[in-house]
Amino acid sequence: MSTFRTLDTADIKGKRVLIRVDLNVPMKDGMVSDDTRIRAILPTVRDVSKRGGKAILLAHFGRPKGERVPEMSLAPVVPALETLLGRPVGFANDCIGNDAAQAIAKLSDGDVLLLENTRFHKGEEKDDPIFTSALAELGDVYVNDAFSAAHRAHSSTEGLAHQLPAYAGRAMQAELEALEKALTSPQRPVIALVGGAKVSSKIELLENLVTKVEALVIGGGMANTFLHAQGYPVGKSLCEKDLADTARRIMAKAQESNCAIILPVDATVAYHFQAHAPTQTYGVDAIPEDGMILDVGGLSVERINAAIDEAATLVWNGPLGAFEMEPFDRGTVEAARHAAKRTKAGQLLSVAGGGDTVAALNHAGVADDFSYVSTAGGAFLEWLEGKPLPGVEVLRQNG
Ligand SMILES: Nc1ncnc2c1ncn2[C@@H]1O[C@H](COP(=O)(O)OP(=O)(O)O)[C@@H](O)[C@H]1O
Ligand SMILES: O=C(OP(=O)(O)O)[C@H](O)COP(=O)(O)O
Repeated sequence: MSTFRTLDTADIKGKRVLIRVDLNVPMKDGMVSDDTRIRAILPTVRDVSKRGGKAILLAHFGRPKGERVPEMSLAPVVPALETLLGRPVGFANDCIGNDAAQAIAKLSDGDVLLLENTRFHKGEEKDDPIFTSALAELGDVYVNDAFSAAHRAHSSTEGLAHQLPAYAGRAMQAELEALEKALTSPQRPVIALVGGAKVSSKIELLENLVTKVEALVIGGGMANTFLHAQGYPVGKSLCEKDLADTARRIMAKAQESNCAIILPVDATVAYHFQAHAPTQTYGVDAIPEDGMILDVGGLSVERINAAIDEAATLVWNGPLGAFEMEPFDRGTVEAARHAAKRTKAGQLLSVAGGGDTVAALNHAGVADDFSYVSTAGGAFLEWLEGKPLPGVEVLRQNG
């Protein structure tokens, strides 16, 4: 980490410190349902506050695409932040302009303020210099503590580092150090498990990943696109059919690279996207037209666990099913517990990451049994591919 400017060298006292954090946390009924990402940023926020800085938190929530979507406000995160931090946290209704400037003007040294979702502005995701300047006006120092958003070259994750003195926060530093230690030269065979719902933003990186691992298990919503690409029916399941060619290209690349692709052979299907909906298990060649694949089936879990048994190192991003709703948590919970058992027995090094993946491991009660749990999903996979992460590269001293 010596190549990064860290918080240790930052001039904090009396300064307005813009801290980019990741508060894209799982929510249920308007409340934070997994606070791992909030816990991760506490050391940085406390450090800034204790050293007499004004801690001004910048974050995104969801993908509002530049619109002010009320359901994607960060306001509901404030109570969880206050409880974990053990002090009041102010909130401004916008991340730039008068609302933000006035809230910041009222801060005393050591206070903490959260600004509204940066993605309510179109400039954020475009890394627009004008939007970046509007953010930069609000601060004297910039700290990036959002490793899990560092694969995005956005104003608040990358642009600001060009306009203000920039530093890596404690969580950013810890994540990079831990991943380097665990995975720079992993013991082989390496198996990757990729699931979840962010198909379009993660599918491309699988093409590179299959050249780095001996086996790739594909589950969750991601698997449906691959099943469709192989000609299987997927009914009303989450599936990005326009990515079928990409899926086929990845499977061909995997074959060339001697990477085994393990897809579900059966699935738990429901007709309503809700907890305790009646379910039936089907082979993947017999998914009904009006059914939705919401979890991998029992045979698939057996195959996944057998593949984990063959591995020395496991990397995992993305739940294998819609784990937030019972019984669609079964595949994820069983595979997670199996990986945890092997890790505890010293037979596996297991690294998992992603906002929902961490929530799923917590739900399975095994997050502490994994070798390392990262807050990052997509960023973790891109780091694993060896891709430079814009939010990290811009912090390099000589970069
Ligand atoms: N078969 C499926 N159908 C619909 N949603 C799914 C399915 N499998 C997994 N998911 C959803 O994927 C989401 C997590 O995906 P993603 O954001 O990619 O993971 P992470 O946050 O860990 O990187 C969860 O909300 C889960 O319900
Ligand atoms: O939740 C996140 O990533 P993840 O789902 O890959 O863990 C980050 O907040 C990045 O969000 P994005 O994928 O909408 O840019």
